[in-house]
Amino acid sequence: MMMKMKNTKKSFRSLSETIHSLLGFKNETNSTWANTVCDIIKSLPSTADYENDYDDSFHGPDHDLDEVIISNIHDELATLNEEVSRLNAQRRQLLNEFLQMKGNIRVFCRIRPTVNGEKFGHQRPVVPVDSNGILINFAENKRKLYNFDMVLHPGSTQDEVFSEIEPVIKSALDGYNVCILAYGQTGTGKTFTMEGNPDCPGVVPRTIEALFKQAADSNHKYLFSFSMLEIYLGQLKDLLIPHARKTTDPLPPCLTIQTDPNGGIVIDNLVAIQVSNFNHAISLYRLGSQLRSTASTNSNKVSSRSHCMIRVSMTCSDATERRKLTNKIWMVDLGGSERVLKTKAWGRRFEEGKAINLSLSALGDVINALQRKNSHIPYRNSKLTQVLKDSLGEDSKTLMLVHVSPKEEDICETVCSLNFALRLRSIHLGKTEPNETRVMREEAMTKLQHKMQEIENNRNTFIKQIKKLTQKLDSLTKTSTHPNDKLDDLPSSSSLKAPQNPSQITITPKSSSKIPRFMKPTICSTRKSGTSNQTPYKKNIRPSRRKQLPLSRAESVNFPLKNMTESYSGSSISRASCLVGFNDDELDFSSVNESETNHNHRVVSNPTRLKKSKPEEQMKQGKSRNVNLAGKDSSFEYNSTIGSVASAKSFTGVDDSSTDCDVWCRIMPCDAINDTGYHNDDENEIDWVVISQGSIQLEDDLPAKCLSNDKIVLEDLTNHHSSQKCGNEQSRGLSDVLKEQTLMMYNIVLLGLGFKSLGFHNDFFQALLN
Ligand SMILES: Nc1ncnc2c1ncn2[C@@H]1O[C@H](COP(=O)(O)OP(=O)(O)OP(=O)(O)O)[C@@H](O)[C@H]1O
Repeated sequence: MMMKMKNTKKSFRSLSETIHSLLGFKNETNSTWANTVCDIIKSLPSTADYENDYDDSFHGPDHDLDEVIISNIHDELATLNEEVSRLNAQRRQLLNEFLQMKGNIRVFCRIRPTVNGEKFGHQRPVVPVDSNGILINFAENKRKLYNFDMVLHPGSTQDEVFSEIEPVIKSALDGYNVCILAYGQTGTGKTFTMEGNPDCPGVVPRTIEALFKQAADSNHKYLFSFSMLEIYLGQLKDLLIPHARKTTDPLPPCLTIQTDPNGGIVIDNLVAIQVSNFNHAISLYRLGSQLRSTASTNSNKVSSRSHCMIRVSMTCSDATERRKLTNKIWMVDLGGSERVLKTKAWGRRFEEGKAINLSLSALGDVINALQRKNSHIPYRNSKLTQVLKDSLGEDSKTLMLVHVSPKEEDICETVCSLNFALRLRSIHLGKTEPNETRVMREEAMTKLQHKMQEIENNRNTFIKQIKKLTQKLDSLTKTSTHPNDKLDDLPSSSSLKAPQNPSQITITPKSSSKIPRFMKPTICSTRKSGTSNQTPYKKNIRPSRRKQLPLSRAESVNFPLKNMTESYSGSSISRASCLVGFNDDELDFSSVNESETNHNHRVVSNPTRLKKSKPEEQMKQGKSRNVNLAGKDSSFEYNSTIGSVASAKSFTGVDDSSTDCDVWCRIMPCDAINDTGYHNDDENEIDWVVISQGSIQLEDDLPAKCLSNDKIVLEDLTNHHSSQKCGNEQSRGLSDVLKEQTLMMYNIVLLGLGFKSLGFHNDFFQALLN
């Protein structure tokens, strides 16, 4: 029947060619008739159209229907995505207006409740008046009212604090640099506000959670990285790598503050770990908190003796409307301001208090200069202001939480803190804001808030529809077409992709592991031929049978890195800059964004989980390993998540300028570490890391030698020498060398014979040697 239809259509189309043969067949079939009929036929749809129609009907109604549905879904998705992008832009604009009205710099004041049976004093010295005002009673008849964007009374909860902070998190996702500072006298609750406790989590965990949640709800894909440092006695210290405990321990690399060509601040050598979810980030935060400098003082049992700074950087390359491609949010728990005479601090505590006060005073000066719109802003007067340079002021959002004590005896410090905060607040509002202006501003802000809410609701509805349609499309096409998928094309995201199997780590072989080791190309030949790019493969991690390590702790391995290009390939770590992907089950390296380039070297470390877990579990999940590195002149021990790697100039006992530093290095399962964290050499089962010129090799039961290090590549050698034990590492190394030498000699002889057969004689070889 179909065939018949097709034939009918064909003969019908060919009628125009044969029509003239009918002329004279009947009286009315004259040339005018023939021309008219031809014209009618020509005006009909083309043959191709017919054939398409025919083909469609031939493939059956179901197929046809699916095609139509899929194409409709695609159209709908495109429209919805456009709509979401439009709403995003609108919301972003409104939020920006809202925050402009609120002030790019906002100041909240939080009054600490009385704790541990404290008394106020004679009269209540600090009284919250309303949501904006705080009254200070100096004496019977002497009072002063301070106004802030928000006053959080002593009974305020962490929820209330965070609800005020939430809008700036949206700004961070919109590409603005954000800075949240907790300021105040020592013991007034800064750490409580920022960190909180397990029952009442503070700003840091809530902000990180909100960042991940809001990023997931958006129709963009973000890459987050986490860093944590402290400024102790005027020096920057990375909190994600261990501090040296003994004088022989290698010093962590020096953190230096640089400005990139766009005026952004870059901290050289600061560990930046890519985090893919809240749990990753929070485990790093806990880890960093453990390394903070704290001490007991007269004012506070656990007093922070430094400024603790948490940085979450985010990159989103598919949202062109974002302010910056990469931006950051700083959360800073400032050291407590203190009157050294009052706290009776001496020695080290005195030095710490002095350093804190100096940098806080520098922060005050910067704020003053910003307020006065001075041409010179004294950022360089302290490390704190240098680090925050691009996150304070006009094009960023700053939130200061000033903390005050409820006690009468602290009234001087309270007034100092409030005056300091007022200076900050007046940057955006001017000294006094008339009441009517304030009311009008607040009304406008409420309207904006309603509009934003409306947009948010519409946006959420569209996003739900997109998700539904995507699922439908998936079931129809069996492929994922979620809008976020297109973001996997990002260079950075693709290189940070997680392996599927938790028990595997992505490592890159330097050459085929099937050929004997002595036949592998040497480092030099690899470099010369430029064949150092490797293809990734996976290595199963053998579950450990040893005793459990009591508590994992983070340390880093430092490898001196030679000067090298900033290019990055596969899983090699460029000295210039790199990030480490830190997932539950993987190790992955990636090049970092442009703003982080031009560094001498970077440090990479994968700190371990803090919670105790069975070693078998850890190994199964590929989570934890311990590394023991022994340098020529000294050794240090490393205990960290699988694949933790770091680069540093200061590797103990190794001359960084030498190309042949002699470093033996090995990785072993974490439970081979005894309670003191040191490696037990008698153990038979040891996983080794081989670091040879520019490469690391990861394998079971294989001794290792580190020669040089301009690139580090993880390499599997599971198939080789698996029966070797740690005791024969020297002899094995020797046999390798002998094999290589023999092969080389053999090649030279062959070459010589070849030359000879070509007619070159002794005089040629003599000339060559001369
Ligand atoms: N809002 C609050 N609710 C309950 N307890 C609080 C609150 N604020 C502070 N505290 C308690 O007060 C004590 C001191 O707080 P915290 O250590 O956070 O002060 P700090 O300002 O960080 O001090 P420092 O500058 O010396 O580090 C802690 O025991 C803390 O639990």
